[in-house]
Amino acid sequence: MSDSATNARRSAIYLLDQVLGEGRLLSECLAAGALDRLEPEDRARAQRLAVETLRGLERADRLLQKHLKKGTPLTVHNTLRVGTVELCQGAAAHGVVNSMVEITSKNKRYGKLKGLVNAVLRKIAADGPAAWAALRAPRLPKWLRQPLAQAWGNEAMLAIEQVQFAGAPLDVSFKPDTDTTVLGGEVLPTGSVRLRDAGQVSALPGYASGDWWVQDAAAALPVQVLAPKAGEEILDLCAAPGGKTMQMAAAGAKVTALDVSKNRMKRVQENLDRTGLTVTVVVGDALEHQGQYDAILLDAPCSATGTIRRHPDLPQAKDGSEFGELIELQTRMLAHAWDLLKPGGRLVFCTCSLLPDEGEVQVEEALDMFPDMRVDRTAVDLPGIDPTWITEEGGLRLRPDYWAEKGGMDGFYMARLHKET
Ligand SMILES: C[S@@+](CC[C@H](N)C(=O)[O-])C[C@H]1O[C@@H](n2cnc3c(N)ncnc32)[C@H](O)[C@@H]1O
Repeated sequence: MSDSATNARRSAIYLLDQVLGEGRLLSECLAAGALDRLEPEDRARAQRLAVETLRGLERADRLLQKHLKKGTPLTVHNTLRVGTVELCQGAAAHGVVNSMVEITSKNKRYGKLKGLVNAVLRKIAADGPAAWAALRAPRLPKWLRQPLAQAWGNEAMLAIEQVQFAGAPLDVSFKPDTDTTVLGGEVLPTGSVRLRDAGQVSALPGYASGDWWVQDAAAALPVQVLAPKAGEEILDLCAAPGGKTMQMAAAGAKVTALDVSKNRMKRVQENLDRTGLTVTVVVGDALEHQGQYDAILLDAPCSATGTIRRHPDLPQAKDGSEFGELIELQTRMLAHAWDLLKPGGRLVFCTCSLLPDEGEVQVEEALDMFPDMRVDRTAVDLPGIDPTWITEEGGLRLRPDYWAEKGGMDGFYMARLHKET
């Protein structure tokens, strides 16, 4: 019988096979139950190994290239990749090598390659760690790097890749009037609390009592920009998993939280139950929703290219082919949301994207389209915001390399739009 570390490694390899072979996101694999058979500790370990391997993929492949012939089966390559990353991060060689050989030997099709796995990983154990440390931070694939470098410049691109390789600390948002010191951590200039090496989130103080929720510091800003007031009728048009819904409900607003995904909406309800907050939950298509609201948050579906430091699977699983459709959907959602906003009301449009087409350009085009729309540039001038992050049209552009020395932040764009009376 395999030990628990081997089970976790086998599952990590399976996740890589799915991401790199089938173009599936880790979140999709996890939602489909890919790790459900594992004990919680092994599940966390498998997920961590897969994420670390995806983050270091370019480095692992550089070390492996001289040992591998073209045509190495993907799952064997992935076995070597996970092993390489573990070895280069200091794991004990015998444990890693034995596990990977055992996993390969049990593979019905490729069991005969166990000798190759053994030989390559022994070489990596000997000289991999020193070589690893000398390699550059992995670059994004060309299809994504090129438009981002064009938008932000090559120097920024390198800084973004550095932060993405370093991975992300854990940020949380606290409910108002709760003790924000219970977790320790660093209070960021915009009010989020940042933890390093947080461990199991659900075991942290204040989690069970619903005093806080996990939310990247950048993702906490759109609601600050919207500035919800107690008693206002606010529509959260793309709500799941609900971080921004909870911020608005905690401010006392009457929130309608809508999302097209029934499954993701279950997570919103779980989050609301834990935090004791109340909103009206609607499962439905934003484009079909009707009503009139004082304020609207449109956190539109997007490429999520701002979240790669937390989701390194994204650039490996995707190829950008769906971006055009997403951009078109954002345009239609913004136009429909504008109809649902009362005259005198305000709407925050935001996306966790680094592509101007999903941010600055959307707002510029909407301003041309709607004569009663104007941007409120003072709304993004918040405590902790560097004035250079405010864009020409009056939105706020956040990039992963901002606060790099603290661990960066998600890439985000947001703008507050006012509807004239
Ligand atoms: C960026 S996420 C929202 C994150 C959320 N606001 C938060 O802070 O936790 C985008 C969401 O849009 C939802 N979505 C996609 N298409 C939609 C549509 N046509 N109508 C409503 N929701 C949609 C997705 O299910 C996804 O949950």
